[in-house]
Amino acid sequence: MSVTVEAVQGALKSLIDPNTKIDFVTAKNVKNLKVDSGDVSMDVVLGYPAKSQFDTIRKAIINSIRELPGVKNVSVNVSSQIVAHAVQRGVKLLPGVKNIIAVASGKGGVGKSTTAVNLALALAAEGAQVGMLDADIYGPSQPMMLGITGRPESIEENTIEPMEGHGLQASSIGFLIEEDAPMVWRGPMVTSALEQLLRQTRWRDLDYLIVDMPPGTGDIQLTLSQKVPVTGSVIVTTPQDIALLDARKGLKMFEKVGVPIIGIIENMSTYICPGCGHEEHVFGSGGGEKMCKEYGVEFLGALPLNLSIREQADAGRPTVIADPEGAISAIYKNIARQVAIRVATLAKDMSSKFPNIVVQNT
Ligand SMILES: Nc1ncnc2c1ncn2[C@@H]1O[C@H](COP(=O)(O)OP(=O)(O)OP(=O)(O)O)[C@@H](O)[C@H]1O
Repeated sequence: MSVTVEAVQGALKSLIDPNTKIDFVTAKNVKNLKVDSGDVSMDVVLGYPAKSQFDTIRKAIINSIRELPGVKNVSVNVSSQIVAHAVQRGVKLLPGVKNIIAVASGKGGVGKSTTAVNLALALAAEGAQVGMLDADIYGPSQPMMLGITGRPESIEENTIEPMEGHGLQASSIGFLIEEDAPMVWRGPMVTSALEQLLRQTRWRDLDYLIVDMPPGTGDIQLTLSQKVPVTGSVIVTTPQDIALLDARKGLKMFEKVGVPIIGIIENMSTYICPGCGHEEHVFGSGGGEKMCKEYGVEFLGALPLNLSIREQADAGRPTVIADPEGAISAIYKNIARQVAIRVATLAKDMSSKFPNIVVQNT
């Protein structure tokens, strides 16, 4: 007796993707399934980047199909395809950018920029095309952390080319405003300068554009979160930040403008003694998780306060690049995977599927 398509689908249905926690059939990952006198072949297309896991997933599928009676050869090709997801009503997607993820914080200095760059690099390490827009007016630090120097090129009038660092495309508010420009002047011009930077950078085929937002929840941040086509937001906090309610303001801001909150990251959560390795919850433990439960949002993970995170970022080689196999990189990569998986479950962008309707008065 040779195997049937239904039998293969049945086996795939009982195989749970450890990342999404749903089976590959329900997740609509299986394409081109062919069953021909005992030979089975298929493509498995994941909605999130997972280059490091392709082989494990492929083997798990092959092993489960091989157990079916009548199966001879099994060929499984695993890949990722990231699609564009819906953004706020009335805001248009950017050309060359599928998904924008805003990384925000309730106040400055919580490690938002450092977390954003490591997340971007972790997504890129898994095979995604990733860009970084440095919108942090108070201290544009992405060029430094990505080891980028110089000015962007302008090949076409009114546009700039993204600069490149560690495989990321990057553009920074630092290219537009002088470092010593007074804050009063920065405030009013900032949203228009940022929009310009976002729209006039010629992003090339990005799966994700990470926006390192200005810290805080004032007018600039609110206007930005209304005008930038954001797929979802990630909020970086510290335990003190949670205690001071700053992080909660960040949550409310995105809720107000209809941007889904992907989750919260607690930074500088614990201190690990470099001498003995003892981990200390200097500012108390569990605050981030508790807040997430209270507000019904995802707790994405916690990073320790660690000297190497700062040193590596300052040296232009953030942790995910400087120590890709280390324990801290594993935390960033795990968080990045969760972000990508959450994005993959959000509503898809359908605007490109509809024709433009023009009403003519004849
Ligand atoms: N987990 C960490 N352990 C140790 N140092 C960290 C950690 N995260 C960030 N830092 C350091 O803390 C400082 C502030 O971080 P960062 O610039 O990323 O914060 P930010 O929230 O973006 O600040 P701002 O919004 O004011 O620009 C930097 O020197 C950075 O290297």
